[in-house]
Amino acid sequence: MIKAVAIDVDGTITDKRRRLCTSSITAIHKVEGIGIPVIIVTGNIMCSTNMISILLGTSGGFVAENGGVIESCRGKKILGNIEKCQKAYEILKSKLDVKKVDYSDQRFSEIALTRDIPSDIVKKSLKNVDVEVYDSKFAIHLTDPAVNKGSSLKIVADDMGIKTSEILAIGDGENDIDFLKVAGVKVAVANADEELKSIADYVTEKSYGNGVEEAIERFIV
Ligand SMILES: O=C(O)COP(=O)(O)O
Ligand SMILES: [Mg+2]
Repeated sequence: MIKAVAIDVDGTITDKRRRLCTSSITAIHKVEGIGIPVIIVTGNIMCSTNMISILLGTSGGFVAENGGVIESCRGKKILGNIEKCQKAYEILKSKLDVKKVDYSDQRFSEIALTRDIPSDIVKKSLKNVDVEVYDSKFAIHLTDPAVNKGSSLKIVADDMGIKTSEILAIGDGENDIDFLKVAGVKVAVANADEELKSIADYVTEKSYGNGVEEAIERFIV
């Protein structure tokens, strides 16, 4: 039985231009309306994630910065080690002309870069460095390998008193693989990366927010 819905932001409830889809707003309101908490699980910074949660009216807390920061019913926690990411960034900067995305000073646990440099070149340059690199299709994230969206969703679920196997998870990118893997029902929207689709229980026909609405109608309401 589904006791919570964990949902990614960019490319899932937003379209490819990061505009929030009205269909996902309606779907999230429906889920919350029948008493099932929605948990936002994103690579965005904490204050943006907090605002997204408030504007959407979600009640399940959140996972931000790809698992580096969480807010559950027990408060906010920084779980990722930014020093590791800073070291990786210094190494990268000595090799490539990389740029940080806006509001980088507000990231507590990871470093996010613009996608000017292809992510496969970034990943190759950091092959032997203790850092996890995700290309969310909106930014390239240098994160602490000890945390990810899945490990941090488990902490939020534990704090809520539910099992991750009782969660419906919906995502689009490679940084969603870890939280879909721990969820009971794994959904990839139609525009998702092939690797995410390959581990999903269900791939929606529709893209972005319309895919979220489709998944909610199929598995929840
Ligand atoms: O912050 C990003 O790069 C993308 O965010 P997402 O994890 O919600 O897709
Ligand atoms: Mg995404």
